Amino acid sequence: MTSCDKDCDKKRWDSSQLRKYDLGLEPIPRYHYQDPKVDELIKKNQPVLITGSKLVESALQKWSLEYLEKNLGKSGYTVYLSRNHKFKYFDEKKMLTKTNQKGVEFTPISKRVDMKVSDFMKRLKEWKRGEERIYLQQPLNSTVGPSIVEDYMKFDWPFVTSKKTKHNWGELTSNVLFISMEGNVTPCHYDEQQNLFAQIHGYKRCILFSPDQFEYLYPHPVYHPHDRQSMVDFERPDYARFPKFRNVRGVETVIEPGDVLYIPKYWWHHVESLMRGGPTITVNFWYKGGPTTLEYPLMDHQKVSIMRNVEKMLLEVLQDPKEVGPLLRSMVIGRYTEQ
Ligand SMILES: O=C(O)CCC(=O)C(=O)O
Ligand SMILES: [Fe+2]
Repeated sequence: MTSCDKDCDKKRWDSSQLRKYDLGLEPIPRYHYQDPKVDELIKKNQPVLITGSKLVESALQKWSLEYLEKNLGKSGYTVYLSRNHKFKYFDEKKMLTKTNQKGVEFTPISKRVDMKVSDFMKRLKEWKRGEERIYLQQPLNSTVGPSIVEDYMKFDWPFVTSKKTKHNWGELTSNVLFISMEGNVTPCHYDEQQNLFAQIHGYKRCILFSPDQFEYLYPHPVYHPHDRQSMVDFERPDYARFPKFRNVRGVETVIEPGDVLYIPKYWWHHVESLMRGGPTITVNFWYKGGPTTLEYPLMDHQKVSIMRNVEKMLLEVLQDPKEVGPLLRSMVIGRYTEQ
C-alpha cells in the first residue's frame, strides 16, 4: 500500500493513523477509470480501486457536514452508538424476543437509534473522549431536501449503469450514506451484493478478503444476529478458538475523496475511518448480484451461498438454533473429518 509517510506532494495521511493488526496484507490494485484493467478485474469478481472517475463529483466539494446538516431534511436518520470504536452490525430480526422464539439470546454492544441530522452533527462536533461514539448509516431516500436530490441526479449514472450492464448485475438496491467519526471501525463482514463504494470526504482504510478465506475468518452462524460477520476480534484474536486466523490472507487500500472501491459480492471487508483524520463521508452503490449460472467448478462465493442455504434449511426444519450445531457435528465429525 502506498502510505504517505514520505515522498508525497501533500501529506494526506501516514501509517500511524492505521490501526495495528497481525495480518498478511497485499495492496489492492488501483487503476484509472478509463483503464481496461478495471473491467477485467470486475469481470473476475476481484476488488479494484477506481481512480479519477466523476461518479460523485457533484458531492465532492459540496457535501461538508454543514451542507448536509442544512440539506438532508428533517426526518430521522439511522445512527449507531457504540461504547468503543467498533460498530459490529447485528440483525434485530434474529434476536430472541417474545414474538420470535426462533431467535438467538443476544445482547448487542452497540445501539441503533433514530436521530435528526442536526442532533447527530451537534454530537459529532461536541464529542469528547469517553463518550459513546456515533456513526450515521442510512440509505438515501425521498425525504432528502431538493439540493441533495439535485446533487444525486448529477452523479455519473452512465458510469455506474455501464458497470451494471457490462457485468450483468441486478438492480440498484440502495445508496447508503455513511457519516463517521474519525477512528470508527466497521468490523470484518461480507454482504451479498455488488458494491461500488464512493469516498466523498476523509480517508478510509479498507481491508478485504476473498470468499475463499471463509474458514480463516469464522463467520457467526447464519441464524445469529451477527450473521455475515467474522467472530474474530482483529485487535485481540483468540487463536485458541480461531487457530486458522493466523493464516488469513487479505488485501488493503486507503481510499480518499473521489476514489471508488469495487467490493465484490461475498468479499469480506473491514473498514476504518483513519485515526486523527477527521470525520468521513461515503456513499455506496449496492447492486443485486444478478442471475448466476452454475458452471463447474463452482466459484468460492457460490459455495458460501450453498453453505448459507444448508444452515437456513436446518434451522427451518429443526426450529431451534441450539439444535443446528449438534446435528452438523454428528453428521460430519469422524465421517467427513480425518479424526
Ligand atoms: O464504511 C463502512 O464503515 C462500512 C461500509 C460497508 O460495509 C458497505 O458499504 O458494505
Ligand atoms: Fe458491508
